[in-house]
Amino acid sequence: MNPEEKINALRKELHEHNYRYYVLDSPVISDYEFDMKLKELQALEEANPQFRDSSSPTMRVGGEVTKNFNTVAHEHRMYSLDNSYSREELADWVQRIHRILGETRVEYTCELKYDGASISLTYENGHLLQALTRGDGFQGDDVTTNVKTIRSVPLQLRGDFPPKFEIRGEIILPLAGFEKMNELRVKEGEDPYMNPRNTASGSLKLQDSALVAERPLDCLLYALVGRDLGASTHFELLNKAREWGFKIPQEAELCKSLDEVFAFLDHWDIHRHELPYETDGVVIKVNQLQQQEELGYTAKSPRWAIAYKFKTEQAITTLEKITYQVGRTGAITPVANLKPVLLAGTTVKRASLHNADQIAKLDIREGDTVMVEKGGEIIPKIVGVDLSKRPQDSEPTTYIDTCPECHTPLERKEGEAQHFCPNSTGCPPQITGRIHHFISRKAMDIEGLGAETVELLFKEGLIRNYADLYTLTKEQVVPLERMADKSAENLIHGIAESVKIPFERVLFALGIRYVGETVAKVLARAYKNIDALMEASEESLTQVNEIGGRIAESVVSFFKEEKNREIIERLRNYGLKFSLSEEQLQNQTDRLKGKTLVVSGVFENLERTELKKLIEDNGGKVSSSISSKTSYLVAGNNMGPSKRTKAESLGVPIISEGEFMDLIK
Ligand SMILES: NC(=O)c1ccc[n+]([C@@H]2O[C@H](COP(=O)([O-])OP(=O)(O)OC[C@H]3O[C@@H](n4cnc5c(N)ncnc54)[C@H](O)[C@@H]3O)[C@@H](O)[C@H]2O)c1
Ligand SMILES: [Zn+2]
Repeated sequence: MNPEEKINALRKELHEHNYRYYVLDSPVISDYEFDMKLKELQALEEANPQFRDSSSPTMRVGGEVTKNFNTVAHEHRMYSLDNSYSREELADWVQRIHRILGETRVEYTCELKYDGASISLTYENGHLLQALTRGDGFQGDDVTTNVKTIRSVPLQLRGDFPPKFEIRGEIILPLAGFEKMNELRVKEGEDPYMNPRNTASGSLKLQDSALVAERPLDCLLYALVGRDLGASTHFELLNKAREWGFKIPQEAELCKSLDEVFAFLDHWDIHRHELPYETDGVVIKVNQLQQQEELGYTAKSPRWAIAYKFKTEQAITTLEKITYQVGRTGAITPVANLKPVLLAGTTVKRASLHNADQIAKLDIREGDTVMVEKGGEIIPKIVGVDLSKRPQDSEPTTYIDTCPECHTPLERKEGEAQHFCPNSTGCPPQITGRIHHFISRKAMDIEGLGAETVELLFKEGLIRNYADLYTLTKEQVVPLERMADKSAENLIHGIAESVKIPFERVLFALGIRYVGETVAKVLARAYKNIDALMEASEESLTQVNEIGGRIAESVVSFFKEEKNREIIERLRNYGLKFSLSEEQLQNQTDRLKGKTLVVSGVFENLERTELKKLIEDNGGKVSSSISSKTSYLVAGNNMGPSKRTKAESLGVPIISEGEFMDLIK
């Protein structure tokens, strides 16, 4: 490849990783690998300035705005940070600073680098006005309603605060909360979340703020932006913000020299494992605001700050055996069973191998000496093989071609990384996985029935699918291992009670691929009963707000299966709810049928989510962007000026909250 081709290839690759990381919250390479590729691209671009391009990943913040929220322009741009991995790089940075500032005294604030999702909060007269994600740095998603559910974000400030300012920080998920969430997920037969960072960022983008409120998110703040904030250094500003009621971590320290900065790094490289949340490094900032201003910004980062990243911890051990797991949806995950080794404070016995390609790429074999790394993921991964230690008789790994549980030949769909066992109705872990999901807390929430009992009931041949639960009798259950009279009674009672669960949760419980809690709600509201939904075509499904092609296809194919229809019929006969209740229906009309509405700004009487719910309850569709297809723009206070201009130019009627209420009366 010549330099131009190489540059283009790297840009394409990095754009893709950015998309996976920021938009899908599901990266496929480690941060270190990403940073190294970015540095490689940077060096190539510097050596070949003729190929400069302002949309290169080196020139812009990696995020994007999503389509699910109102897009709002940042009053002050949100930047990224330059990265460094060594003390030499830090010393170079200090030299560059002095080249601009001259031989003057420079002090630094050192803070931990919190690993979560960037947020910018605007306060006016002490009230939280708006919370925006970083987005692409110029504009972000308005996630105010979601952020308001985080208890450490003050809604009303104390003391002597400026009339208007922005404060920036990171929404994070503390480790204890993250582990609790995952325990629950695993218990309910779901795959655990990958790491706290992606989960925090994903939580922030949920459409339903009631779900956000259930997540133990926290918000740590680290920067004030605005005019006349009443201090001349960054460190003083942090202290002030603390007095106004913000959660500013106490670890921040003022350092008078580079040596003091190094001491801070030494300390936290060891003690970071004792923190209640994850940190992947330290951020070093020039303390004097005057000096910050003089230093200014590059295309994507401030010159006055730099991140120092801790090395991810690695350990070397032997891969004893590769085994394969089958998930609820039939997805196969290869697992490396390791000789136990100590890594970042915990003993590691297993590592994820992701999929067949990953194994082939690293040519990983049983008996190999491998390097494992813990980079935020709960399950560590194998990042390299020491070929010099490979045993003489080593054999290349042949990926399984039949299911380890039911021996059905595996399938792999075009463009998918994972192999699947297609035997969804006969493969034991898929069957029990679906039952686990069915009984889980957010689905049918069946009291007295746990994962172990499900396994037992299945093993004893008492249940083959979730409908069988409703035919169980106490007499059948009592003889089971560790089942007392009382617990058998509770179990049967719990199952009988579950018929009261509302339609949208029954729909979620069915375990249709891609139909999570939120999607189930949307579908229930749109189709009102299962019969209408069963008859829906892919085309009609994609007309529903928030339902994309992938979901539509999955819903249609689920209901096409004769076996699934039979099970639904049975469940219906047992009395489960397959339509919205009278009360739910009463609140629903067709007054906005066929209409698409865009909601923007802050409203007097309704929260934005309530307004959206009213639109949907009345048969309308909520969209986030204005087009010629928009029927109305419902405008509140502080609506973005670009939305108004666009609506006016397209002739879209702009209505107030009151006028909207008249529409649905
Ligand atoms: N693995 C992948 O595929 C992939 C893809 C894209 C990006 N990434 C990773 O994401 C990172 C780049 O993301 P980025 O642009 O958000 O930069 P960054 O995370 O390296 O640094 C900038 C961010 O740090 C945060 N931050 C945390 N604590 C801070 C503090 N005390 N002061 C100031 N800021 C603080 C802020 O949110 C800020 O936006 C890199 O580490 C990169 O490896 C990985
Ligand atoms: Zn199988």
